[in-house]
Amino acid sequence: MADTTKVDEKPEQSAPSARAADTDEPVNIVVIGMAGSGKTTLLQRINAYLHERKTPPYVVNLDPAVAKLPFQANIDIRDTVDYKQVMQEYNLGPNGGILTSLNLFTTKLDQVLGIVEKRAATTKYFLYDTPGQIEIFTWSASGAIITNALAATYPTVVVYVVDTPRTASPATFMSNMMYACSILYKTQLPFLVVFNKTDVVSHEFAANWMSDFEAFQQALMRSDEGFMTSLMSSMSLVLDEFYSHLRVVGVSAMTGQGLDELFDRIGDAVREYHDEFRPAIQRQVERKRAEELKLKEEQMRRLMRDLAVSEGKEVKPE
Ligand SMILES: Nc1nc2c(ncn2[C@@H]2O[C@H](COP(=O)(O)OP(=O)(O)OP(=O)(O)O)[C@@H](O)[C@H]2O)c(=O)[nH]1
Repeated sequence: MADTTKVDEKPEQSAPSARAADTDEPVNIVVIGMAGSGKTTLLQRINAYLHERKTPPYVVNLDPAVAKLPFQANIDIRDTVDYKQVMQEYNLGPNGGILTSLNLFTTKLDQVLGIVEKRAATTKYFLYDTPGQIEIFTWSASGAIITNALAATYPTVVVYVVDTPRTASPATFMSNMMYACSILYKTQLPFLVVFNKTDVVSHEFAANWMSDFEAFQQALMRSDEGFMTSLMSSMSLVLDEFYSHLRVVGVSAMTGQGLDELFDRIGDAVREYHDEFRPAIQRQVERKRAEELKLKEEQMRRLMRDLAVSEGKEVKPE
């Protein structure tokens, strides 16, 4: 296995520019999506877009199994853990190997946070690419530890990438939205649904289905999904409420179309983080701190009591 004691940081490719003046804090953008939805291509596009605007981002690759990255990540999980060796060493399959590699990397998260902190004065955007096996990141303890730790330090936005051409049928659209819904409630962070590959199929149909319940019902009837139709019809009622909490944007990672709007929506999500999410996160952190303090006081009280007993002093029963 590669050296797992220290997280490698690649040298800067270009001098970092001053951070944009409109906000003081950097923004963490965590890119999540099904395999092949275009996460890595979108990150590459965002990377180029930000470089053009003289605000080069800091890129962290959290996918240990990615064969080739089209850009240089500043921190790459593959420099810390060798996914294939992990599979061999622990006798795991591919998914187990990715999960264990992510767990091993998470033990070094304090180093990543330290680097982010150090870079925060000169970098506006920190981008995180995640494994295509989406559930490994969204439903694992390490995925939660990473997103919670990021959100406790700086504004953090989840960008959920959807493969628009593959979502054009009501059934696949519905299952993708169910997934988005579960990730939103799991991460409890500002959430952006990015319909990618709009150069192939426009995302208008999806935006329409999300804003007009009747339009989705009609598409469902036309699609003739058999017994699934009534199940999906009921589920779409539940999702209607969920859609009202979502920001939606259509992009093409291939052509760069929609990137300005993507950053407008990220700006909205950051404002939402400040207004709603940060106060809740701070309350959670304070609650945890108070619990830890209480536990320490309790342990100290017991220690003092044990000392008194060993010195032969009289102690009252608890
Ligand atoms: N036409 C078109 N193709 C795209 C777009 N974005 C990505 N692709 C293609 O979709 C395929 C998958 O893209 P990736 O960026 O590797 O997707 P990913 O989500 O990172 O994939 P995993 O690493 O397997 O999770 C590649 O062939 C890309 O060229 C887009 O906006 N338009």
